[in-house]
Amino acid sequence: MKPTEEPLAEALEQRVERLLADAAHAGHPLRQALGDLYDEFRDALTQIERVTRISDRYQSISQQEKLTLAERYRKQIRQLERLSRISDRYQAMMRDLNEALKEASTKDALTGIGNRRLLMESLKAETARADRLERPFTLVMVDVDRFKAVNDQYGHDAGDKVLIEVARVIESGIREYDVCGRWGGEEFLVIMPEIDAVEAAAVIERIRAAINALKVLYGERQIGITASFGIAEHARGESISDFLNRADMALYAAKRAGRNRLDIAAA
Ligand SMILES: Nc1nc2c(ncn2[C@@H]2O[C@H](COP(=O)(O)OP(=O)(O)OP(=O)(O)O)[C@@H](O)[C@H]2O)c(=O)[nH]1
Repeated sequence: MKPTEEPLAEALEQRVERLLADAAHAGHPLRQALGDLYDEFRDALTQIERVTRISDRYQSISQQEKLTLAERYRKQIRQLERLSRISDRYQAMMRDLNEALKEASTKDALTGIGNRRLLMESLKAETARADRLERPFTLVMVDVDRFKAVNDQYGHDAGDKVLIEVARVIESGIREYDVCGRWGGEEFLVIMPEIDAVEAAAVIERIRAAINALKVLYGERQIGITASFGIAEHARGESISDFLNRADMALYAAKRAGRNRLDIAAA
């Protein structure tokens, strides 16, 4: 209803109400008809109002829902983007951390080659593999000769430098699938899958010669060193400790025989 019509409609409504309330018109046939019409009009209006209220509410709710959904959608997208950025950063951090942990747990801090843990893991895997596939597998124990004298003569730092250089020479002398690591102190281990003791001895002899030729620079000094090697070929079903013992016995034999040499353990 337009605003200008409102007073007219109200006036008509009041007139009708007055006529219906006037006792003078009681029993008049038109009064009954006007009353019925007026009731009909009120009912219709009530119905219209109810429908309008429902549709208004529906419209406002659906509009709000649309708005809220759009907003919520954009919000979710923004949140997901943030989450995925955080997750990417977190994953990269975890990767770096895992890498660093793995490095720290398997690498020797001084020389950067494998540590005892890596060697033990590799020994376990390779002995099991050699047994299963009946393949040759050779282990070499390396010990720097008279290393105590290096420390005593040049100092502990010089000794460390010698160990780093020896590790580098061993590592660059072995094959791609061999594993070398620091077993402890001035002792190293080389794990050589797929070759027998005689083939391994050829590789080790080159490494022995390279260490023998090495001059480790320490300040103005040049430190010459040698190393001894004990070689053992894995016997079927042999335990790791027996295998290590045989390599150690061969190393001991090389030391006793005068150092700067290699010895192959009896089968
Ligand atoms: N600089 C340095 N010295 C170490 C390290 N670990 C062990 N050593 C030293 O290595 C020396 C080992 O000496 P020994 O076991 O007596 O043997 P060696 O003097 O090498 O003599 P042979 O093995 O009989 O030829 C000791 O003096 C240890 O202190 C290390 O990480 N750095």
